Amino acid sequence: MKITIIGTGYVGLVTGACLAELGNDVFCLDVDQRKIDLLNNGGIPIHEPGLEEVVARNRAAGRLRFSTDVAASVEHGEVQFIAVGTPPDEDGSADLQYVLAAARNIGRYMTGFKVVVDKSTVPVGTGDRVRIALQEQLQARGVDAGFTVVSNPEFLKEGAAVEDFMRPDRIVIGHDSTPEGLQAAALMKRLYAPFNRNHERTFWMDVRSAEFTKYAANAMLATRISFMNELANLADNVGVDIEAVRRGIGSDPRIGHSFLYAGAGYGGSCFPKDVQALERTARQYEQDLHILRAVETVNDKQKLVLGRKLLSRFGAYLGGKHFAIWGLAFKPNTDDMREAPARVLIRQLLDAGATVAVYDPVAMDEARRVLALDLSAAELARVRFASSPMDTLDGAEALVIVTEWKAFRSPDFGQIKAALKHAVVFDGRNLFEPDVMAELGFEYHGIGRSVLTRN
Ligand SMILES: NC(=O)c1ccc[n+]([C@@H]2O[C@H](COP(=O)([O-])OP(=O)(O)OC[C@H]3O[C@@H](n4cnc5c(N)ncnc54)[C@H](O)[C@@H]3O)[C@@H](O)[C@H]2O)c1
Ligand SMILES: O=c1ccn([C@@H]2O[C@H](COP(=O)(O)OP(=O)(O)O[C@H]3O[C@H](CO)[C@@H](O)[C@H](O)[C@H]3O)[C@@H](O)[C@H]2O)c(=O)[nH]1
Repeated sequence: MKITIIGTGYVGLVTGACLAELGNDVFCLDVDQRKIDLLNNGGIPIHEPGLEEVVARNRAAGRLRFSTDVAASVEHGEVQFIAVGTPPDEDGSADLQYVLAAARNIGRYMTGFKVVVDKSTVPVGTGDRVRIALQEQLQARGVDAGFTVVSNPEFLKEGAAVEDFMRPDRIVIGHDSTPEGLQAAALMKRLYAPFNRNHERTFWMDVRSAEFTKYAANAMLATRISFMNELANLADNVGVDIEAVRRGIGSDPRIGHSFLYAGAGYGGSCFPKDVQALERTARQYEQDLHILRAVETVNDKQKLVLGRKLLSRFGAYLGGKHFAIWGLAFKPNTDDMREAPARVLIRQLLDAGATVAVYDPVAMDEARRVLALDLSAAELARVRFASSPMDTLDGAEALVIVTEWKAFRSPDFGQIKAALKHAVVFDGRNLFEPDVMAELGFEYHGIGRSVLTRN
């Protein structure tokens, strides 16, 4: 099938590469010339396990192309996926300017029937707005070409994007029941057949319900995390181990084990913005989503918890004190630092007068970029970008872990102890067991695990 993907970011690039892997002829469009040049030179703009190989293989086979040529991209695909960003607007609602620009571009150049698939995360009603934006262009050109708008939200996770796309636990498709809508549904069925031959994982619905399903999923997952984070903070006060509680409740199949990990707060490009956007949608209908408002507030506070623990241990003024930070990306296996809790922690420590040495297995370049935006030159001068986890430790008052990279799970504790000024570990992801850390002679501060120390 001839497919065009508009927007070659996390979702667009993964969708394009994976659909090409199944034999489709894929044209990826982006407005970012540098990104397209990089891809055409064999580079990959993001860190995503397994992606480089899939892209290289399919480029070499001639099934995957990258370009900034809008006219050629519209001409190419009978299916046009819109996978551009939908960042938060100033009021928290989803900014649809890129989605609507993509729709207008299709209307500006199309000559025959197109299935326009919205893969970006967009508020209920966006399908109608895409249809109108596209229709206006066709009318202005006096062209009578058929099209239909389908909603096919994406549920992949960063760091596991290729795996999630190739083995989806669900495929949600929203379409209307016009002849064009039914024709599009048949096409989508064919496109996704390799993922689930009997379509047992495909959920068919109307466009608005599909749009809403995406927000409902992210809102539910974010709610679980904030719920556990709030309980973890109480656990700290009452001397309870939240990890034991997590295992205890997760074994109930009605609750399940996933997304119950207390930590440094959720980050990334999706949960923070999607929770906000859903709240904003509700407000447009004069409805208050009380639970989601609390989810957001709890998360904003949770990002401060690690820093607060440090301040309460070492004092409100940290001038002359140095700290080691492991993990900068918002989660492991990605270099994405959008809404990363590490950014909040670094700001807190610098505001209190400290210096920091930071390390992340893949996000160092991205950290240099975003911290240069977050911090003044004088503040940035108090951040040292280390070359390895151990390189952060010399003379530090404590080690602070913010992201649960696998490489941090079994470190050489003897070396850590020898390099640190004090044997103190703040573990924002509960990687270690408090009693083991105590036996090793560390003062250990987890999230919701009470303080255990033999020092
Ligand atoms: N990142 C994720 O894990 C994830 C997962 C599921 C859904 N989503 C949703 O998918 C959408 C895309 O997210 P992302 O993380 O891939 O974004 P991204 O910022 O990584 O990529 C978006 C790309 O679109 C390009 N673009 C913008 N306007 C364009 C236009 N008119 N024509 C062509 N290209 C254009 C940008 O240059 C950029 O490369 C968002 O709505 C997001 O909420 C993201
Ligand atoms: O038990 C948990 C699970 C996750 N997190 C944090 O939650 C954030 C989001 O993690 P994750 O969901 O794994 O990553 P994303 O790539 O943001 O993926 C989410 O957002 C995507 C974009 O909408 C959706 O497609 C995915 O289904 C959804 O999981 C990260 O900061 C994690 O550290 C926790 O704190 N505790």
